[in-house]
This record gives sequence, C-alpha cells and structure tokens, in this order.
Amino acid sequence: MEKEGEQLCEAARNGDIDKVKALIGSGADVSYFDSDGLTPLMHAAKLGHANLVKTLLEAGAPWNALSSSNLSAGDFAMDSGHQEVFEVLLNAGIQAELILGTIARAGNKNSNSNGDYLEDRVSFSEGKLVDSDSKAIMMAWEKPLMEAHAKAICSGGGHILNIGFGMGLVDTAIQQYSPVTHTILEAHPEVYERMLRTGWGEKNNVKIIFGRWQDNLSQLESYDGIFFDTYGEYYEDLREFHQHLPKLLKPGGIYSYFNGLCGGNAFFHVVYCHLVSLELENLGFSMQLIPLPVKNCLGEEVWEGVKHKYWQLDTYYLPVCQFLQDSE
Ligand SMILES: C[S@@+](CC[C@H](N)C(=O)[O-])C[C@H]1O[C@@H](n2cnc3c(N)ncnc32)[C@H](O)[C@@H]1O
Repeated sequence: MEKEGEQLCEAARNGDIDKVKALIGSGADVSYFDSDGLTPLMHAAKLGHANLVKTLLEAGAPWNALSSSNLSAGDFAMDSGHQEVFEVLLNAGIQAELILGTIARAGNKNSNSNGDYLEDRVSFSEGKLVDSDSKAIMMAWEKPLMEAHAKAICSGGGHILNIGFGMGLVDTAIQQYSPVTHTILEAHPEVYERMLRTGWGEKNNVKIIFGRWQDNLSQLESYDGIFFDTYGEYYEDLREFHQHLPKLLKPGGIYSYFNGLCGGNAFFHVVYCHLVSLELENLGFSMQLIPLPVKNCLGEEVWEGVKHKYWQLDTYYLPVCQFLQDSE
C-alpha cells in the first residue's frame, strides 16, 4: 500500500494522469500522505495540474486534508498562483460543505451550541476577555476592525442592533455615530453585569436585552444597521441568524458580522466566505468583502496567555451586506 501511495504522489508531481488513473484503478490510496506529509492532491495542486486535481477529487481525494504545516491543497494552489486549480478546489470545498451542512442540520435540530459557555466563568483583563479555559472571547487587537464594522452599519444612521457585547468595542464605536436607538443583545450573565456596572444601562439611546438572540427574536424590531458577533457558536448558528435577517433589516439597511470563520487557514476561510456570500445572496442581500490588513497589529506577544490562536491570516475581509428588496 505504501509503495502505491508513494508512486501515486510521484505520478501526481509529474502530472502523469494515465499513471495516476492506473494506480487508482489498482487500489492505490488517494488520501495517502507521503514522507513529506503531502497527499497526491497537494502535489498536483502545488504544480498546477488542473485535470489531475479533478481526477483525484472524483476518485475521492479529500479536498480538506492538511499537511504537517497546516496547509491544504487549496493553500498550495493559492500560494503558487494556480488559478484554475484554486477554482476547482474551491468548488469542491463549497459543494462538500453544502452537502455536509445539510446532513448536519438534519441531525442537529434542537441542539444549543453555546450552553456550556454561557454557564462558565469569564474574566476581563487588560486587552482581552477569556473563558475559564483561557480561550479568547474577544481581544483588543480587533478594535480597528470593530470600528470599521461600526462605520459600515451606521452609515445610514437610524436604528442599530448589535448582537454580542463582549468588551463593548463595537458598541463604543457605534455610540460615536449617535444612532437614534442602539439595541444590544448579550447572553452571558457576567458580561451583562459588567455592562450595567460600566453605565451602558443609563445611556439614552441604548436598550439592552439580556439573553440569547435565539430566545429574544420576538423582542426585536427592524433596523437600519445590524452587527452579529457571538462566541461559542458555529457557522450553523450564523446561518440560522441569517434566516431571520430579511425581517430584521430594513430595505437599504446594512448588515455585517465578525468574519472569523476558519481564521486559522487561508483557503478554508475563502471557502467559508463564499458559502456565506452564496447564502446571503439567496436571501436577497448584496455582499461585499472589504479587505483590511491586520498583519501589523498581530505580533506573537498579542497571543500570550491565550489558548487558541483563532486568527492567523494577514487580511481580514469585512462583510458589508445590503438588503436589496423593496418594501411592499
Ligand atoms: C466576541 S464577543 C463580542 C465582541 C464585541 N463585538 C466587541 O466589540 O467587543 C461575543 C459576545 O457574544 C455573547 N454571546 C454568545 N452567544 C450569544 C447568544 N447566543 N446571544 C447573544 N449573545 C451571545 C458572548 O457572551 C460575548 O459577550
């Protein structure tokens, strides 16, 4: 098996599609990792062999396998500038995640993703808010990003909704635009208690709703700007929130969310940016991703004492979604 695996990797490197097909036909393992920790798909992607990439994917090669340095075939294609291979892998990733998502939703109907986190202790310190496991809930390096999100959702003034207070960075920035009303939904008891202690309950235009957004939809109205940034939730929760957006956002209103999906891998992040774009466009929103460089605000010292480095990319893509439908 090992011998065929090595031969498959070599044939993939050489772009020898006939040899690859013959080896697959005789049972070679398409998900084999060679002694460098690379799969045949990674080799083909790295060298830009688009047809070979398609053949390997059709034979069941995993699009999302990772090398020992945490790179996928798509990362290799991106890094080497092989556009056609990149697009083939991107489509494979989107298709696979759409199918897996549908299966997961069918089996997961009544689960509550962040029940444990909401019962857990959190602690605030200089520059960060962490859970009891030292995982960062929110960090000060995100301040310029939060300011950019606030600017986007407040561009039309009016009534603003923010879901997830955290360190209050985005809410502080929203206040600079003096919205008519500023509604904040926050589910964690200690975060909520700190909001009250620091005077958020006394601001004239602020309405705080304590609880999970899922349990408080009936208290919400419709808004000119909405921002969504929760913790301990997953893509599925974001997706579920998006199903409510057509009711929550006024025509012409702006919606944005913290775009941290798969922030540890550049190619997976691109796959998820596309998935969310597709889904929002299907719901009647236009979607733009504005690139913001973040490399310079992210030195190694930023992550000291934090368990999981949730962001490792040089660019942040700020989503700006506009509701295009006319009101009837
Ligand atoms: C990443 S922080 C938000 C950071 C915030 N954008 C800022 O600028 O500081 C996420 C917040 O969402 C809250 N949260 C988590 N799940 C929630 C839910 N289902 N409904 C409402 N708030 C939630 C968390 O308690 C936490 O305070």
